[in-house]
Amino acid sequence: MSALPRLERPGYLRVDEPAATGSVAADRIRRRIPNILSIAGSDPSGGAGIQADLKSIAANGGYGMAAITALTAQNTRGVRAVHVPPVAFLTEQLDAIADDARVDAVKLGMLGSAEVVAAVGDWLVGTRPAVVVLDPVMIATSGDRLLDADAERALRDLLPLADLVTPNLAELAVLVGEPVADDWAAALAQGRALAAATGVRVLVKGGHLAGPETPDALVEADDTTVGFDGARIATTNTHGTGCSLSSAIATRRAVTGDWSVAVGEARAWLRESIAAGSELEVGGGNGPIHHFAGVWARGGTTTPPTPADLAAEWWEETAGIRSAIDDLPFVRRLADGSLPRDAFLDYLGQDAVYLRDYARVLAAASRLAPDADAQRFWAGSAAGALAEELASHERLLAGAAATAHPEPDATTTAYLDHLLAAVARGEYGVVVAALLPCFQLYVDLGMRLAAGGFGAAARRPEHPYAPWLASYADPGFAESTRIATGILATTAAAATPALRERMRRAYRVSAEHELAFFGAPRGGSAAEAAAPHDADGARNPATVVATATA
Ligand SMILES: Nc1ncnc2c1ncn2[C@@H]1O[C@H](COP(=O)(O)OP(=O)(O)OP(=O)(O)O)[C@@H](O)[C@H]1O
Ligand SMILES: Cc1ncc(COP(=O)(O)O)c(N)n1
Repeated sequence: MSALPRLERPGYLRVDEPAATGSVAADRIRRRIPNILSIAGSDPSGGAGIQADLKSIAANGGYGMAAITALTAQNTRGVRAVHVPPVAFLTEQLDAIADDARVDAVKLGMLGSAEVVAAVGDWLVGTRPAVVVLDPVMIATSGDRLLDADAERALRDLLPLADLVTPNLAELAVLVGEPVADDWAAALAQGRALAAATGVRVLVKGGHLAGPETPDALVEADDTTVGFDGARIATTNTHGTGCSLSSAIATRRAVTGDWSVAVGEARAWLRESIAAGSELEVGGGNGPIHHFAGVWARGGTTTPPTPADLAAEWWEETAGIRSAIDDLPFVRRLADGSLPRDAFLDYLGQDAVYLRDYARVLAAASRLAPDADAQRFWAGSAAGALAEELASHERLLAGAAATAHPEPDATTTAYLDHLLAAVARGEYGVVVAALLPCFQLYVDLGMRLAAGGFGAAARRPEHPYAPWLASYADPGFAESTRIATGILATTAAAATPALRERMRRAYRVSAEHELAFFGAPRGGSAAEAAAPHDADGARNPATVVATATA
């Protein structure tokens, strides 16, 4: 343990915001998440109704809200009972939502009774949501009726308040007053007739056609038609496909602003979810679709650590190394000004040699950077290392007997080889991780020296190494370190677990090299200034850590 007083973790290492780089995450934050309201019935088995709608809305990038029109007692095999609560309470639900939240799109599902249809119609007229998708639920896949005969008539009156209606073949037939179409051409003709008669666009759905194809078509009131083809997926998991598709379209329409793009995207998602439905083990009838199959496959189901967590965790892992650096005779004597001049100049000469290759590694980070902001930052840091820091070293060394560019000693060589090996492997994240301890440990030490954490001597202007001490407590260097830490943290958070582990190792090993670098024997006073090292003088960083922290 260090006997020296220690500052709290410095503020400049906190990563509360995404780094100032144009990341995918930042783009996502800027885009508005649409609020999608489902007005539909409840399916306690979770595959259809509002349960399906909320999953579908979430899977397609919306925030789901639901006002319940009716309760059903159903499972994958069929509907056992339907209960329609007092309609006044539905209106209470709808008003509660509209009084408080923006509604970007509405999806209408099972409405149950003529009174419910009328109440929903009144509410739509009063609130005028920007997007209304009406799935005219009348009969469940199982063949059970979900709407009484009066309500069918009332539903027809509701059509003009919708922007899109999505009937299946049986519902389309009811709406146009004809027999159910038995081929795609007849279905399309009915869809066109409905669109022309009501002025509402119609999605004609071929899910209930016989045969190997499941075509859908978006028919505008002016007869413009966009067709979507797709081979039938062999599955019995089709419970709730209509509910899920209509809420997905409402969501994608709110996101994209385009109906045919929305239908295309919703269908792509639906097909993936139908195909994965058999992964679920729910009931013995027509099972549900797997609403999150694609999301889970691409994003996983565990919550990865945040950038801020990672930055804090990795920094915390260097606590032992930092404490060992604080305890080094070199650092203590540097702080109190008693470090012999030749030891200081020797250190500075090695640091100058180090900086030249460090600048090459910074330039490599710029070359590998995935975005222009990061590219600029690393290039600027490379130029800064050469122009400012190296130049100041050379000024400090000028006039001294020491040479500005000595040969790198074993400790310096080991550290540089670690950095250059990261460049050779070519992984941006690993290069950045290897670079960071040099920023962070120097700023940390510089700030604590300047704050008097190692005694008052380091703060005095007459301190023999005052210019050097000042350069590491520089606010500009602290700011660069904050940005570099942000880049490290966001890169690590977005990395695969395996790459993140390689980054963590590179970071840790660089921190160990920092300790070895501070602890290396220096100048004529090597014996006094050196860190503890093993009998044969090897300065393997791990050995130094072990002995220095013992
Ligand atoms: N087996 C399948 N393979 C591929 N797509 C399908 C399949 N079954 C249905 N679909 C698609 O699912 C969507 C819903 O179509 P469908 O005609 O079944 O409507 P629906 O009857 O309202 O739905 P539900 O069966 O939930 O009542 C359409 O896009 C349709 O093409
Ligand atoms: C509450 C409710 N709403 C809609 C449907 C229709 O869905 P599907 O035709 O897929 O059974 C349903 N079964 N239950």
